[in-house]
Amino acid sequence: MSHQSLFRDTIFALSSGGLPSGVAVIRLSGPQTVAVLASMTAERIPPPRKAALRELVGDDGEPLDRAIVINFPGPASFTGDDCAELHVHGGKAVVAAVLEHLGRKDGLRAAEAGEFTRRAFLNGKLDLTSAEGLADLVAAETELQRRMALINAEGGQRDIYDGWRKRLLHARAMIEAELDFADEGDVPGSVAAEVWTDMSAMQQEIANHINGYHAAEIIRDGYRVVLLGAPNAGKSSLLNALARRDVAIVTEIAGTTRDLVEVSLDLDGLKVIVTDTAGLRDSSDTVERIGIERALRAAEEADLVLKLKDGSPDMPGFDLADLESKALSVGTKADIAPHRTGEFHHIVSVIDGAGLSALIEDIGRHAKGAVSAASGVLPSRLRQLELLRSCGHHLSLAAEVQQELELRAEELRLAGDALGRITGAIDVEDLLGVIFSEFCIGK
Ligand SMILES: Nc1nc2c(c(=O)[nH]1)N(C=O)[C@@H](CNc1ccc(C(=O)N[C@@H](CCC(=O)O)C(=O)O)cc1)CN2
Ligand SMILES: Nc1nc2c(ncn2[C@@H]2O[C@H](COP(=O)(O)OP(=O)(O)OP(=O)(O)O)[C@@H](O)[C@H]2O)c(=O)[nH]1
Repeated sequence: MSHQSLFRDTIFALSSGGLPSGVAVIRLSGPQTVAVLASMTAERIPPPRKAALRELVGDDGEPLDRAIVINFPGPASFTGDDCAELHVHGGKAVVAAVLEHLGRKDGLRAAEAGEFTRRAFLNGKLDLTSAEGLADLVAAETELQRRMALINAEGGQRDIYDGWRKRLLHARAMIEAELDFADEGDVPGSVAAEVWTDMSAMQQEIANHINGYHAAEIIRDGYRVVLLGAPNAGKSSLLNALARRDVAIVTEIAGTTRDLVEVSLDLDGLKVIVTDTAGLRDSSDTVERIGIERALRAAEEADLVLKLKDGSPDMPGFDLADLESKALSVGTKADIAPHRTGEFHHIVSVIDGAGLSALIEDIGRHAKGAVSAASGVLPSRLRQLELLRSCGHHLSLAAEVQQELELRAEELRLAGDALGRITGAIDVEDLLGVIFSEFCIGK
């Protein structure tokens, strides 16, 4: 082996998805990889990084499958350790037989969730934000999620945070120099003054970057739309029409929906979550009252509220004034209710489909509007946001402690450490369990 592995165990996992499938990819990483390949391929091991067809055999020489085999000797591999891939026929029994065979070998064990990527991180193959980007890329369901995740997986965030860290290091070096000059009674203050100009520019850049978090949250977790209205206003019917399937129960009985019912839509590449809620009314029923509280809380947290109303009189007793700035009024049951145009933003019927596509378009427009202000690389996780805030906080402290250069330098160091924690350049051992556990097995 041309390099030393940090890890004694050789790990393996099915890295492709559900079975059966046309082809299934089993990945291995660790010091035993080459020995395993030698024992399983009757013929010679394929040359590095070249796919080759090989018969795979068990210990008794019995064939397991005919497979495409790739050998990736470390360090030029995904994890940085010796790796291999077995592309076998994607049958359940085929995969089971190969995994069972691997599991019986000394020094081999099934990989934990995210363990390949964790090893890649610990071997310095990628930074923490790239690893998080990879997790998001594998989880991505919509076009915008895919784009954001790919940028981060390729080091978009890392480049920005490393850039800021370099500027902080430079600033500290300048301050050290100024302190040394001060000892000699000769203070070229103008040199260090440039530092503070740059630091305050950077503070602004970080503040702008932080402002993009909300947009990233919407892209990642979805734009939240909540349907509100009196019982029987037609909320569940509208939800089903938007989802194009029967998700929520629809009856003519007022008070049918008790809990929140969510559907996820893909509007133009953006994930939109629409939530059906319990109808708002004075109720003595405990379950219904809890449902109504949940409805109001969901509306408070929503990005957009659709207030539904059929032809019946106004719902009493609920002050929705606080929601007004993010609400659209929707007149429902247009086929039977004589709504006046001008009274509502939208008038719809789920019976004849009137107004539905205009409503969907408008929801899409609002969702796009919520993310369009943000562009470029965004902070995509709470973990990152908190460390960015900490960085900004120390920068502003550095600006405040006017005369005392040592204190200012110390605040700049703390600001840089916060950035280093985002990329994993420093002190993150305690975070790794949380970060990598959200990965799939085999990643
Ligand atoms: N079959 C297969 N497809 C795959 C992956 C994989 O591991 N196997 N990937 C897994 O995520 C993604 C591709 N990402 C990869 C990233 C790095 C390396 C790798 O071997 N890197 C080495 C050598 C680079 C080179 O020769 O250019 C290195 O970084 O040193 C492989 C795949 C998507 N498709
Ligand atoms: N004619 C007509 N009837 C509708 C329309 N939308 C809903 N309805 C009917 O109105 C009744 C109530 O509809 P739901 O969708 O269950 O109303 P809801 O607001 O979810 O009611 P709760 O769960 O009680 O809060 C049902 O009988 C539906 O068939 C519509 O566009 N046109």
